Amino acid sequence: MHPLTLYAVGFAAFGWIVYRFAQALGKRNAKYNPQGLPGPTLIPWVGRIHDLPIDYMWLKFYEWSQKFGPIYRTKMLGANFVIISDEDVCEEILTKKAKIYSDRPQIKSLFDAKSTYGSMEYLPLMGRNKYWARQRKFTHAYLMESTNNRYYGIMELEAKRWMYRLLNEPDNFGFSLEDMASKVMCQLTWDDHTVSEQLTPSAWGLLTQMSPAGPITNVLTPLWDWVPHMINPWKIAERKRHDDQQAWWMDRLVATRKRLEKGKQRLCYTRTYLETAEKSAISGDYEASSVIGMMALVGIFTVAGPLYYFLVSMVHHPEWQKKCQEEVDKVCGHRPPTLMDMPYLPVLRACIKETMRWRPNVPTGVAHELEEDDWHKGYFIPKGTRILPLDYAFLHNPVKYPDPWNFRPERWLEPGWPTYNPDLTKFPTIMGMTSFGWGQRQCLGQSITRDETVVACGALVWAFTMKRKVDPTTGKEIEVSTEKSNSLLIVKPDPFQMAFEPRSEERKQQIIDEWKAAEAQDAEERAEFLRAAEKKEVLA
Ligand code: HEM
Repeated sequence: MHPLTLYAVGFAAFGWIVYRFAQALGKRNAKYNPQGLPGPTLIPWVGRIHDLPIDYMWLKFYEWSQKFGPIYRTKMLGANFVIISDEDVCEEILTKKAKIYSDRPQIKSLFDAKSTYGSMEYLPLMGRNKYWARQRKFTHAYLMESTNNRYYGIMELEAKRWMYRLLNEPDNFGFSLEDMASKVMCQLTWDDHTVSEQLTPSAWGLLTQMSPAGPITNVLTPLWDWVPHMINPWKIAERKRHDDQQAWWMDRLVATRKRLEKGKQRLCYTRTYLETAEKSAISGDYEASSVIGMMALVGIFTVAGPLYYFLVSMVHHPEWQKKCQEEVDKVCGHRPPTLMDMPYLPVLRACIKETMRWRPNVPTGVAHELEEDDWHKGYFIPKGTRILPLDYAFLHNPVKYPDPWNFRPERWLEPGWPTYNPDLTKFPTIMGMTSFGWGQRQCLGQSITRDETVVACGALVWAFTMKRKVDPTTGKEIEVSTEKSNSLLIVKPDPFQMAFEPRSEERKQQIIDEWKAAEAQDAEERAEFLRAAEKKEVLA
């Protein structure tokens, strides 16, 4: 036989074997596949990964939703996915049946992300187990306590620091923006803003590790399982990242305890925990350092996303920027806004909410996992299916949001729009947005996000006119992209350039004065606390 014919026969035989194997696998798995739901054509077991891009994955999911409707199924390397792009369907499934739809899928490239084996580390990624239940309660109580106390003035302080930094180093705005969000969390958790530059990379490390666009092992999962641990580069790298992060969280707890023992620790989450540990359901220092560390971490890139996109929307919509400035000037005059001003700033709130609608920063939503077989309107959804609430689709629904692709803050302010609510002292509010997720797993950081974005964006429009930068060589304005971003689970725009122009010489001086006064007051309060502690020490 001619060698070419031999090759062809061999190739055909191999193809046939692969086909029969896949067919058998498909049949064996039939019971474990969603039934009746529409969706793209699937290759057995492999499913549909060949045309699902890692970058901007939500766009492909959205494209499929236009073809297959508000609820469809797909599969990726053996894992079943159901993608929901309609709020009502999501409500029916993830909220009304939250009891069985609130687990999380295991993230491949993190050890025990679900805490199945009791590692107790990452609350948002935990399965619906006892660690999740007690840590959710703990986190909710701590965040609520600070919301009720207006974050002890931390947000206003950090916003003033940020304005001062923008004045002095405008080109470094990306760093100072993230650092502001980081400092707020560091102050709340450890009363120590100086550790923000360690916290932010730590948050970035975890965010990258957990995202499909992170390590390749999150997509090509067999690489994680099949390469022996000793020589598995992904496991070795993750072990180091994990251990460093844990050690750092524990260092923070130990340092806080040392200060507390000397009576020199001001109020913060860690101090509250240490003082009430016996009454707490948290099992001990390891779990406490993790739940508190995680709280600090989760508050950085989540809030940074809307802040970045607020800059983008203000550059692209100077008319709305002007309206915000007029409103803030009228309400606050020569000082930046505080949380007390919130009811009187509907235009600012509308621009923030519209920013979050227009450029959602968790566009794919966070997956839930189904805990037992279920039927939804005649469709069978098997246990273990991952449900993706596609926020990008909810927020671009043309019925709820006419002209969905454009930035239209008036939809929150003017009668005639489906989203208008006349009580403008309360509405618009970002509370309850689909971006914060669903049912039992809904985000615990809604109030802190609402408050931080109002204080920070309010300070921005009070202090600066935000505009495109002019290229000194060409004399032309440098474009700010509205599209380019990374593709992590929590997205942010790709680095860009823009200008922050103080609104007047007088305002420039006010930015400086506001920060200097706030800094001096903070230093004095800290010194006074230490003096009082030392006095007590001498007396004791
Ligand atoms: C724009 C800002 C934010 C967005 C868009 C956002 C979005 C989300 C989403 C989509 C989830 C998952 C919901 C689900 O599974 O259905 C979530 C969970 C969570 N968020 Fe946020 N978040 C934001 C800010 C924050 C902040 C500032 C904090 C705390 C400081 C926070 C703390 C949490 C926690 C602890 C969970 C886990 C809840 C659980 O698994 O039970 N979030 N968030």
